[in-house]
Amino acid sequence: MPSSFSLSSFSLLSNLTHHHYLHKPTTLHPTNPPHSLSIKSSIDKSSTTNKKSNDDNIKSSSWVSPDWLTSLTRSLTIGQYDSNIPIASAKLEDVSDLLGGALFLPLFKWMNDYGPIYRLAAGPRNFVVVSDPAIAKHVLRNYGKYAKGLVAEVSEFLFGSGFAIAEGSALDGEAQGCGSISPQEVLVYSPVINAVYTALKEAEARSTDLLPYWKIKALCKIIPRQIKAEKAVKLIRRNVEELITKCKEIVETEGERINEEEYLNETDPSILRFLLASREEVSSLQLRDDLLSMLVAGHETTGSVLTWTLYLLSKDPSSLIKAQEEIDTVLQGRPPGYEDVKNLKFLTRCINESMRLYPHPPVLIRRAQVADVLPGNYKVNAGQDIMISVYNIHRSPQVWERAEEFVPERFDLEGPVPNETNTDFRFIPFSGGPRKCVGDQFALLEAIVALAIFLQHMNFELVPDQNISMTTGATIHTTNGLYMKVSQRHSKPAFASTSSSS
Ligand code: HEM
Repeated sequence: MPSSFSLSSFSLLSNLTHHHYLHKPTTLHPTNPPHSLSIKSSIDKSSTTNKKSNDDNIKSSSWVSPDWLTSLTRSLTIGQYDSNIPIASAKLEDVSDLLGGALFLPLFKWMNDYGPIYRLAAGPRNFVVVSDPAIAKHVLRNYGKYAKGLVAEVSEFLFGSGFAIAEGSALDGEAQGCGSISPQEVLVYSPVINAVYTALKEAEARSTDLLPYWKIKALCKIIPRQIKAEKAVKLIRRNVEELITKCKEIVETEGERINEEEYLNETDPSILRFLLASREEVSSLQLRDDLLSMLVAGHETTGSVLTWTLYLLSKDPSSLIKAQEEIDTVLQGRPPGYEDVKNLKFLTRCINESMRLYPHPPVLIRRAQVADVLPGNYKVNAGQDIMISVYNIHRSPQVWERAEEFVPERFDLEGPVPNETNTDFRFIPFSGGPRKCVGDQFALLEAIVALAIFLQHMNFELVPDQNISMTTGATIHTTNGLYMKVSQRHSKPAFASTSSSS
């Protein structure tokens, strides 16, 4: 009988498979712009959709931005900010069904109302929300002028001094990112994942809290939400510490065989730091936090990508058949090897397109360190918090044709794998600039291999009548799970006659 399962479990599959098939990350194609894309930027004022003016009426209240707060922001900002950034009035109906925490959804609605840049009062803070590739490029590329800011503030309790949120030059003068995490169903299997999810939800909640009461340590000891978060972080840290202890044992027994010179020349700085720390006890806390950054940033992101890619394929049978036929042709029934990955072109495009529609995380956060003028002549003051809505950029009809549709072929199969450079920041699933994801190539390889193995061996269909809604915990995930009926598939003979119940 076909069995139901939740796709979030794919994070497990992705983590299991990469050990066997992946060797070294690489760029699979040269970089040229995809052929069929069009762009209109906010720099071109004639093409913007700033449909509402700053004088719009504000009618109802919201947890994100109550009327009085929006009004206050508006009055405080008169003369302080360049008036050509419209102020969004956040209304209760925009967010009332989203209290689970999918702030990126109303951000999309407000983009349609106010255009590719607007100001939003969120709790005591105000954000400039950016949905324009040219402005995103400016902010992300100018790391230094723009730092992590709020992200570092609200997730310090989890990441400690790990490089994912460290300001400055944690990775050899390179920068940082926020990485991600999420699921729900995997939680059943892993209390650690559950704890990470709790902690990331907490970080997200902190970013929209009206009062940052969690800065007062005594309050954290008595407020249930904080007690839960603290418990979660303790569990995560204990697990990472145990992992480090185990690794140290391995290094101590095997370490003698490692040629230090070779490692100094070839090894990633973070691994080097790990090896050095394990031998010299340099800083076990720093090590723990760095490792935690890597694990948190890399785990659930790929799992979420696989979840949404399978969801999209389940709703587009012709793309699914095309992907399975490609897998059969390229792999001829065997497991994928490194060389096969570059021939799985359509499958790769399905993943790219899935990351366009469901980017993880959907929003990137930065804080202006100095006053600046954004492309389009929008002035921002030092200290200004900025949200770059990747979700908005990826779904904007001003940026993409048939923006809301799943069209893997929009990225030329014979062209380069799309990235921020060859799309001029229209496609930024791994961010861009100095703090871009450090695991991007690895993550793509991991996703391709995991998906190829799954599609090679399994057929699946959506369980009908599900209410599939989105929420966030850094990545986009489903509120109530996403259920599929799966059945064994035999890659040969032909696809159509191969399905049988498992
Ligand atoms: C499909 C999977 C993944 C996605 C969508 C993703 C996405 C991202 C994004 C958007 C950022 C930048 C955030 C920002 O600019 O604020 C980031 C940063 C980061 N990612 Fe990933 N990531 C993925 C997989 C991975 C993996 C597998 C690893 C590690 C093995 C990883 C490690 C990191 C780290 C360490 C950072 C912080 C970099 C820094 O601060 O300089 N990511 N990721």
